[in-house]
Amino acid sequence: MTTVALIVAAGKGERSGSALPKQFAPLAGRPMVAWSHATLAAHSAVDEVIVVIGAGQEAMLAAALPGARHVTGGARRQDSVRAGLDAAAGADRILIHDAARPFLSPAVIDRLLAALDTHDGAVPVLPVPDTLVSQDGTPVDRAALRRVQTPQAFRAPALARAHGGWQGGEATDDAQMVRAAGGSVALVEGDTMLEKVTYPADFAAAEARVAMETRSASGFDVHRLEDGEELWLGGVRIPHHRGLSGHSDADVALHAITDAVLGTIAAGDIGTHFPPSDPRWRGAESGQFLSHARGLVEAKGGRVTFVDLTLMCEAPKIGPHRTAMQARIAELLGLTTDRVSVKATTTEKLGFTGRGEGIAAQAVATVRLPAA
Ligand SMILES: Nc1ccn([C@@H]2O[C@H](COP(=O)(O)OP(=O)(O)OP(=O)(O)O)[C@@H](O)[C@H]2O)c(=O)n1
Ligand SMILES: C[C@](O)(CO)[C@H](O)COP(=O)(O)O
Repeated sequence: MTTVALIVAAGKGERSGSALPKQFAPLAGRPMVAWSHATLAAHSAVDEVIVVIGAGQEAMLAAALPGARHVTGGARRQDSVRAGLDAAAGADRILIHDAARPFLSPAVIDRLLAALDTHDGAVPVLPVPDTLVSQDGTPVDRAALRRVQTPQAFRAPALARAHGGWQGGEATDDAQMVRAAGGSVALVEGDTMLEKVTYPADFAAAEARVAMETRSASGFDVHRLEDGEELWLGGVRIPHHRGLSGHSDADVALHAITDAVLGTIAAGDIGTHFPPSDPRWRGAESGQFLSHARGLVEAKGGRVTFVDLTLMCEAPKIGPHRTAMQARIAELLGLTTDRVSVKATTTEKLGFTGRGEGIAAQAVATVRLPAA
């Protein structure tokens, strides 16, 4: 029994007001179409996923889902489904899903496929919670109505017959075509997570449905103070008679923050990404290390929300430079300055920092990430 999932993603998303067609727009940091693609591709009963895109949307799909199998759709949703069906020839069961419904659960797929044991098709539905009236204000019995979602599951021969023999005009879903061709379609329990993203406000509502987790991690670094070096701390050049030495600009503060940010996603440390053996990083401005770490968090749909830095040194005094450091770190992380804490302490003349041999920095970074 071969089961192919079609994701129809060939629309223009005109009602969404999104700059990109909505199916490729980021939702919690991930292109919308990638959310349901991941669920379908991971489902044990689904053998293949084919994405139906619009002509000219190839580059957007490649960026969203590198290597995903795709075909080109048509002007109407049913034309896009038809193109997908041609590509899925030979399948026994077909699932048809809107890319515009990102949050698909495996449980819905299970319910739909189970219903195909006894029916030609199956659709997920939800009751209507609001009072309904017609245009003239006449009440409509909501108890008799259901809202229809996707995916919709079909026995492939029944679906092919329905599309082939369809005489009607625009069909808003495939189940109505199968019913018109005499097929039986089961209604299974839908899912409020499956709401379609159609209008601008739906993006915010969808983002709010993504479960987020908060993570914190620490970073620590030390560099030696030497004559003849510039002193960079927190991305700010500080006038001092000595500076920190290292392979890069030796900004111990940005290095500690970078390690803290990398720690929140268990992505190793600064040396993993920028090895001291690599000549490209000789004298490098450390802001780029922090920007890279921020980018890795954002690629996972997360964002850095707070940073707390403590510098340990006898001199220079950090107080006069605190505001400038806060501003630069905030800029690098895309934060407001009230989300960047810069503190300093001496070590009471004890140890290497107390003797002025070096500066140590310790940082804690907090991020918000979509929960796995
Ligand atoms: N010619 C079309 C039209 C729509 N769709 C897909 O069908 C799903 C449901 O359509 P809808 O939400 O109406 O999307 P759009 O047609 O893109 O939206 P709009 O009408 O606002 O342009 C979406 O995943 C959309 O990409 C499609 O594959 N081919
Ligand atoms: C298929 C569908 O998602 C079922 O509710 C819906 O009809 C498609 O939306 P459209 O706006 O009519 O394309």
